[in-house]
Amino acid sequence: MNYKVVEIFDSINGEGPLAGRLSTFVRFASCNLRCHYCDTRYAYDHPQYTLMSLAEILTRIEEASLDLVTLTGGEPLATPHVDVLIEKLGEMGKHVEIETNGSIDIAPFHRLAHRPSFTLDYKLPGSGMSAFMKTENYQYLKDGDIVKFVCGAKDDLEEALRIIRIYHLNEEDCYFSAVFNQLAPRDIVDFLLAHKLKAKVQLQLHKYIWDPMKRGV
Ligand SMILES: C[S@@+](CC[C@H](N)C(=O)[O-])C[C@H]1O[C@@H](n2cnc3c(N)ncnc32)[C@H](O)[C@@H]1O
Ligand SMILES: Nc1nc2[nH]cc(C(=O)O)c2c(=O)[nH]1
Ligand code: SF4
Ligand SMILES: [Mg+2]
Repeated sequence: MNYKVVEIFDSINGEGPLAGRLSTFVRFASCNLRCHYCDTRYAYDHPQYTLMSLAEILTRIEEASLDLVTLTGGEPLATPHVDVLIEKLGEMGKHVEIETNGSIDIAPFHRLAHRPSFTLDYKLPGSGMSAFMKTENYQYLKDGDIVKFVCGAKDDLEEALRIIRIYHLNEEDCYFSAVFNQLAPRDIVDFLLAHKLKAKVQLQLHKYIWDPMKRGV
């Protein structure tokens, strides 16, 4: 059982409910979507990856001695045997967090003995990928999971609000992020104020700490 791993690195989590916390990141190759704004094309566009066994990944994570592990990509839930890795990490006492694009059924992962937490994207019109969203996933959301809306323009903000309303999403578990260098974070704040929304603004911390193009941070 081998996994296509583009990079493994230790950093602070720049996004999501655990932003600011140290985590070991595992970035898998390949993605089933092609978001217009994607900042991680190197994970699926002629990707350079290492084939790693389960044992090799676990050893690398164990060596880091961090309690949090973030599985990302590419699309981690499209990675063969990722469920096996999630269970093993759970057995090791790790908190596993999944960054997923919203197009993959999370039910099989929700039912694992060691259920991970999910940052579930809803891909807005600016991404070009809205048609692939599986909104059935919302029935499986639990405490600690969030829905993330990456907004590239004011139309995206309006659409995010519409989605929150029609699927009765808990506002406090919804994060609004800006497509980096495209939508001003201030516009998100103004939007939240205008609608008195309890959603949270989310900036990608690592892009402020390091060069925004830098990989492996
Ligand atoms: C690179 S994706 C990998 C995980 C998964 N494929 C997904 O889309 O959730 C990780 C996160 O980065 C976000 N992201 C990608 N490009 C971005 C950009 N240019 N600005 C802000 N966020 C971005 C995605 O929306 C997603 O929430
Ligand atoms: N520091 C850091 N935090 C992150 N949180 C989610 C990331 C991702 O690319 O999925 C990411 C990333 O690439 N770097
Ligand atoms: S789903 Fe995630 S990795 Fe795939 S293209 Fe969109 S942002 Fe990039
Ligand atoms: Mg990233």
